[in-house]
Amino acid sequence: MNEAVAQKHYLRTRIKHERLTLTKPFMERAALALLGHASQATLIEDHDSIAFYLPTRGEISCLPMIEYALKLGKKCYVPKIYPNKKRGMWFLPYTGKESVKEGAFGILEPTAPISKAVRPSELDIIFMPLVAFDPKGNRLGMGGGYYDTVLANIPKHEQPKLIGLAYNLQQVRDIPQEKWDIQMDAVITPSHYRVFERKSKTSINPAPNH
Ligand SMILES: Nc1nc2c(c(=O)[nH]1)N(C=O)[C@@H](CNc1ccc(C(=O)N[C@@H](CCC(=O)O)C(=O)O)cc1)CN2
Ligand SMILES: Nc1ncnc2c1ncn2[C@@H]1O[C@H](COP(=O)(O)OP(=O)(O)OP(=O)(O)O)[C@@H](O)[C@H]1O
Repeated sequence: MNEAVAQKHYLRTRIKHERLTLTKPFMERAALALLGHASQATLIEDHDSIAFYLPTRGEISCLPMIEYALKLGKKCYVPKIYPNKKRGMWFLPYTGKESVKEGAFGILEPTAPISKAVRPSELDIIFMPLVAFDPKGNRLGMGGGYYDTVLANIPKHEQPKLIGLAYNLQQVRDIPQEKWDIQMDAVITPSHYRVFERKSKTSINPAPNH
């Protein structure tokens, strides 16, 4: 295991564990605080096609945000991962609790047919789950490489806005980066909406060196 991989593994284990110690009332207040920051920054109001996720394993919930987006008539999508071992996922419509059922890894996934999947480049904004983030906007996910893979396939000029959602305890000093890791545009925590300095998008799909 190289050093970056070992460090990521350590951070993932530590933070996933810490997140599971949060109480239900704390988690519910935190989810409402996210909605407050998102709406103050008009992140839902200003976009039409919006990707969310359905929380698992102590992740901060974006359900209040989804409910709000649905009320505003926004097109909402959540991930469904490819059933084979290949890294990859679709974003399928979420229209309410009755539109999903438990899928891979015990995560709720839409029951809509794959033909209803949105092209990722048509998404205006993606609210991303994460395990840890750092002050540069680097993201550490669950380790499947799903978001990195989807985003690597979107042309640079069509990249949706990428906003991570996290508890404050998920901020760490530094996340070691591997060449495919994507940087986020901003993170919302219960205490802040934090926009990161302009990233160099070339890091998503580095041009060949010749
Ligand atoms: N809520 C939510 N939905 C999501 C993601 C996410 O991070 N959060 N994903 C973002 O990519 C995808 C699912 N990715 C996942 C990747 C790994 C594990 C997981 O539990 N892994 C095991 C260890 C590996 C294994 O069992 O093979 C574990 O953590 O115990 C779960 C989901 C799509 N949907
Ligand atoms: N664009 C890519 N090209 C090649 N391999 C990739 C790419 N993206 C991810 N991977 C592979 O996926 C594995 C997991 O990546 P990483 O640890 O960055 O996942 P993650 O961002 O934490 O997970 P997720 O996005 O699913 O939440 C890596 O070890 C790597 O092998």
